[in-house]
Amino acid sequence: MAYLQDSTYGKDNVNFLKVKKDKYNPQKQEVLEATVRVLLTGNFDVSYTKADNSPVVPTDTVKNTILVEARKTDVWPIERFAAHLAEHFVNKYSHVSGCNVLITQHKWTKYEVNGKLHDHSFKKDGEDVKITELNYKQNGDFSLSSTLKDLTVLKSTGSGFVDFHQCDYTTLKPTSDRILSTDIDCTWKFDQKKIGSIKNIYKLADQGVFDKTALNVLKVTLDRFALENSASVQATMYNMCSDILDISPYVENVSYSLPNKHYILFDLSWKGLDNDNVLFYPSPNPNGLIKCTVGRVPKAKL
Ligand SMILES: O=c1[nH]c(=O)c2[nH]c(=O)[nH]c2[nH]1
Repeated sequence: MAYLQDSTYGKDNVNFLKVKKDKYNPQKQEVLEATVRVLLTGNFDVSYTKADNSPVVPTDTVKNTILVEARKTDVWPIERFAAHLAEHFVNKYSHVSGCNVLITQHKWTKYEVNGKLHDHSFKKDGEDVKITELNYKQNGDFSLSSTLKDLTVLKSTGSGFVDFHQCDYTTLKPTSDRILSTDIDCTWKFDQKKIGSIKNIYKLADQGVFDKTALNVLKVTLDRFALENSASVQATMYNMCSDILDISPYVENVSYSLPNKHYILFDLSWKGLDNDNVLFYPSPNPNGLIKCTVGRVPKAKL
């Protein structure tokens, strides 16, 4: 006999763009373009097992809610809007016991005209996105993490890979000067104990904690990538995590997942030419994939 082990449902890919007008100069604006997913858990078993739709809040209603609430409430930063949506669904429907909210913020950056940032014109200056994911339960438990994703970086020197394990399957030559390139995918998990209740997410949003943490992650990632003479993707990503933890008190742990996008030195010796580390060919497949999560060493009890 079969039984329902697990289930969740909701709406994915709900897109909106919200404009924020300056109180004193409505021509001066900010925009937030987002893609939202909301998944509900709760007392919905009969909809799967008995074809009984009576408890089902239609996914169309979920979509409407996301858009209506985006109009009615502050959506900056996305961690605040995630908390608002999660509370809404869990508080409004007594049979909803949990809500998972995933919001992706797309990049729009103001640009300069006549030496000054224009009030309401933006350019897409990269494919990188900021993502937040909140899991909220009726009993008040939550987990909150945010992500910087799809920021592609490359350095043309200042990276090597030597002294690695050798065996009869090894062909890779050690190098102290190579191209290093990756698509940054970094997730920082907030410490629920430090945040306290979900209500404090609004307070921390007002204090700028979420924006500041995202800026810390971006700055550390770009600075470390540029400034460190990288011994390996592993060593550099660990140092990035450690720097982020040092300056981000509300963060419990940091994870990176980084493809090593290989650029192979082209052997020109057969043509009687030296290469001098200037001519590489991109070799997108296969790629290395290196992941780690770095947390804080627990403080010793006295
Ligand atoms: O930084 C690196 N880490 C590896 O684990 C690895 N493996 C490899 O072939 N090249 C690299 N580079």
